[in-house]
Amino acid sequence: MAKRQIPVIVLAGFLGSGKTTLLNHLLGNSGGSRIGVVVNDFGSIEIDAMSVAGQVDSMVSLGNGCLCCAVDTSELDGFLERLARPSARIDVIVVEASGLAEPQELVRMILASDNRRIVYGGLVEVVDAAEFTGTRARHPELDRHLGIADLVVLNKADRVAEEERAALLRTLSGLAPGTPVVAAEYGRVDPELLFDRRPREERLEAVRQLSFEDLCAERREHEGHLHTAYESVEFVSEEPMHPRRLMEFLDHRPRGLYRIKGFVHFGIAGHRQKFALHAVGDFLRFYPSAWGRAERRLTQLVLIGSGVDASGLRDGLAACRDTGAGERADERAMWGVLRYAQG
Ligand SMILES: Nc1nc2c(ncn2[C@@H]2O[C@H](COP(=O)(O)OP(=O)(O)OP(=O)(O)O)[C@@H](O)[C@H]2O)c(=O)[nH]1
Repeated sequence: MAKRQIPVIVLAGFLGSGKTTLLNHLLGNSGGSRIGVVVNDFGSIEIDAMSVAGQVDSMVSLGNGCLCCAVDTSELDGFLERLARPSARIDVIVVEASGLAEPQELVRMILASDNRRIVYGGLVEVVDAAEFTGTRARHPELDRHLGIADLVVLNKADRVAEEERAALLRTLSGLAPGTPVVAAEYGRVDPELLFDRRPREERLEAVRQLSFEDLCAERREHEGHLHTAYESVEFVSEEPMHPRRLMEFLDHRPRGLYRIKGFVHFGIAGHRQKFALHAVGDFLRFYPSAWGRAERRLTQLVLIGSGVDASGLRDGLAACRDTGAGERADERAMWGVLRYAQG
């Protein structure tokens, strides 16, 4: 009897569009389906992996660098193999791409896998309703990503007015003809929409179209890949951060610094929770939650931007540490942070 194959779904979308949020929604609403996850962080600190850990049946993390540019696909193959082994009892695998990945490359890698237990299950492209128009103007290649998607999620629908949402839905439907486009808030889509999808043959054809030579040339040059224009800066501190200094840093972040994500530790009585920090374009939020029992109180941030001064950013953050020198941070210093806190 032929064994049922496990669909591998690629979850893509530009930096900060809401891929991890959508993935967490799926994990919390899978209706009993067991989901295996592959996460590909752009930076070497695995913020995405840390953001989904604890809720997932089985997860592997491919850190540091864009999976789409791996010349050697054996690492991904190895991970898929692990997740697809019968003892893992996984029903569906989701590969969360980095926000700068080329989904086409990922899809091709999955199609090229000779693992008989898996089958490509489609590409879900997440779009940030508030940022899409600006991002598309800077990166016209996003149109190409939408063109090969099997499901487009217009996320952050809460951040735009109704007319704008309708206009965006029309634009997306034009860019992804024949592909379902759904609006969502916080990635809350019906999991059935993803799990029961089968990629249409003509989209697979569009992905396969490039010849092997094209592919090699493309890889050598990285031409046109989103991530070539971006760099990531990592910052880790054991010392707590000074809230007022950090807010000053964030308020004056350079324009090219599009994305910040990670966790902040403030050493102020009453505010020693773990503050997840997310910046996407002009958007900035802190999300306080409890630290895990064995978790170290650390500040760990990844900053991703284009044309940014990496060492300047690192120095700027280092100067935000509360080392005991200068003005002491007290309760009032938290006010600026709390203005941006949610949940
Ligand atoms: N207002 C609003 N915020 C959202 C929504 N979905 C996600 N966010 C927020 O957007 C930020 C980025 O979300 P993530 O899920 O981390 O985005 P991502 O695509 O995984 O980010 P990268 O992996 O860096 O590309 C977080 O602060 C989320 O809470 C939404 O529908 N509405």
